[in-house]
Amino acid sequence: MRFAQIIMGPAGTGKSTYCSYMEKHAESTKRNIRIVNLDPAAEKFDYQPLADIRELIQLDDVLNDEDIQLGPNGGLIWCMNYFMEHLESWLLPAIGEDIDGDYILFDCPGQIELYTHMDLMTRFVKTLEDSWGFRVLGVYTIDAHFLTDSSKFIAGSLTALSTMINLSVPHMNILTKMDLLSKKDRKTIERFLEPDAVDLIHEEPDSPWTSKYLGLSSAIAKVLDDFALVKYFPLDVRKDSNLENLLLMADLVLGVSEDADVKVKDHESEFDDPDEN
Ligand SMILES: Nc1nc2c(ncn2[C@@H]2O[C@H](COP(=O)(O)OP(=O)(O)OP(=O)(O)O)[C@@H](O)[C@H]2O)c(=O)[nH]1
Ligand SMILES: [Mg+2]
Repeated sequence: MRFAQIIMGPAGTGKSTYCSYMEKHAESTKRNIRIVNLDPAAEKFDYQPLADIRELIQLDDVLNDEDIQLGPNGGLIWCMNYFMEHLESWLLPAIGEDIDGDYILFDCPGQIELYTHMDLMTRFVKTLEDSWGFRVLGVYTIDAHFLTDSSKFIAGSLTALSTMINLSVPHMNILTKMDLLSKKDRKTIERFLEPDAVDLIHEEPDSPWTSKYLGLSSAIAKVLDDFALVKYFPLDVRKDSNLENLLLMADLVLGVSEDADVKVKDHESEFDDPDEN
């Protein structure tokens, strides 16, 4: 059995940073976790990839091709389709076959349409699971700055939920850049970690907009509550204990070690002191 995390999320939310800190953390704990860059537009990242999609196709190749005639977003989708056509011929040889216990993070591009409604990533995950013997976890990153009020929380959560449903594999949402938040903002965010969305909607300050759409917002919030699946794991990449807890949760979901002794600290103690390491 092999294991994979598919690292998805909007542009600039910290996908590649997560991968590089995870690589370092794994090294320091003598775990073998490798990273595959799947972003054909990546300029730089801070890890040593096991495979790099740019060796197969680069966004610039497509943008400079007079026959293709696409802009950056269409060009990226073109690259990802090209990648899908070369899974067996390029990716599989690059990552190797039948490596038991192997653990790979796939660092994906930040184009949200790849996850929310296109079937490209779904097909990729299916190949990993059905043909290559992987167990797959979807990891969705959201910038913690984005989650500081209820409407943003609802918007971010709907995208996370849509990604989760589209991919149909076990899923974790990670709140990135926790180290950049003030102590006060950390406290604010705690109420969003295991949220009651309907309550949150009713706490919104009154405005003509919120009262006009209260019914609609409450119905959407109820969908989130009913699914009860949109939860967030706050991540401060500077803290090894935080990375360790995240990895333990991922291990548990993936069944990496069925008897893993998971000790996850509660969020409060972990985020009380921003300078503690
Ligand atoms: N302080 C801090 N900065 C972060 C963190 N994660 C990401 N950043 C910064 O945010 C910027 C974007 O991070 P990336 O890791 O490149 O984000 P990405 O999601 O891979 O971006 P795209 O691949 O372009 O979609 C970089 O300047 C990072 O240094 C974090 O946890 N803390
Ligand atoms: Mg990136």
